[in-house]
Amino acid sequence: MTDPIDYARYDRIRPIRWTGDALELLDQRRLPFEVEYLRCTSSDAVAEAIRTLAVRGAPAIGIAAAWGVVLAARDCDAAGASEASPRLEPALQRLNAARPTAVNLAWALARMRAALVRASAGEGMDWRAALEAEARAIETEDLAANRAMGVLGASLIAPGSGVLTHCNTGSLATAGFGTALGVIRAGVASGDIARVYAGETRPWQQGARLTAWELMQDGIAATLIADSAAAHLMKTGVVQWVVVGADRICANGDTANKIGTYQLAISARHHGAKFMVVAPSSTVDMDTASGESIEIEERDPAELFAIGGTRTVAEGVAAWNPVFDVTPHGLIDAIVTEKGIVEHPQTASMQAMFGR
Ligand SMILES: CSC[C@@H](O)[C@@H](O)C(=O)COP(=O)(O)O
Repeated sequence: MTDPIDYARYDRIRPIRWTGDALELLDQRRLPFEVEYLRCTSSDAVAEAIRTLAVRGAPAIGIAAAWGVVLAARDCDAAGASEASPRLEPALQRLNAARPTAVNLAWALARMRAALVRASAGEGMDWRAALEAEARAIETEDLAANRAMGVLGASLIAPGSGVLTHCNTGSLATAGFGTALGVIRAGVASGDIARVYAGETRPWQQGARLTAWELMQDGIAATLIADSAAAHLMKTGVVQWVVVGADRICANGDTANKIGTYQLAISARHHGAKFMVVAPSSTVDMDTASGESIEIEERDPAELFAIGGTRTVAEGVAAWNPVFDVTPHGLIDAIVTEKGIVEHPQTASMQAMFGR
């Protein structure tokens, strides 16, 4: 398969920077009007950045947590890896507890634990260097996965198609290039995608504040819609694919993603549009049988009470703020990972691709 993409174009946005002694995170709470990096020098500062959405998006929080372990290692007084392991565990637990839904967080921490185990087996190995190498590998592999998925996902999209995406799945949410947004970038580069629509993604506005900004940087023409305009848009026939990311994909293909994804899948099916989930295999959780068992994060209802810091809701109003939902596998036409495409996912086809 030829790869027509000039990736350097998309390297301008770097959400995560390791400086050698600190982790710098492009503070997504301040975008699009302020491009400021938050400097974290401890694992607890990284956990707090994840909890407060300074860094967000499933792959990005996994990568940030891995670098958080590197910072914890610097503060850990231990002669070797086996001594360090129990001492680092509380910091790993605090990183893991920062957000519950995206499996990439636990996945990245499991990789860091495994790197420590390998270092303890290797005579005289510098365990801190081993952790740093693992964090770097997690980041590098994510970028490579995104580029592979971009080309794979775009191959499903017929020339002249319109796509609708949700939340932010671009460079900001990953090591670079993006998952669903990577497919859109690849599909625009190949000339197959003719129209791009982005939902604003209430209440945190990842679509309006982040995706629209990323696409502007790329020079990709996109149209922002209110989330509540999606069904009406699909009815007009301009959307052939809804393309979204994922926070956790279960063994049967059920997929947790940003709140509002499920209603897009229902609407796509009703209007004859296809529905594509794009995520690295680090988002696939074959240990969770179905979406019933996914913990859905609920955030402070205050996120619903204000827009841009200005209160818009009367005092005393109650609100419910789940920030993810689960799309049942029956509504998904394709799951795209760097390992390949699973069409019409169900347990058998997921097992064939991901094992177990
Ligand atoms: C490549 S990012 C995929 C998902 O993590 C994304 O769609 C999403 O739901 C992000 O939620 P967020 O709450 O902004 O971290």
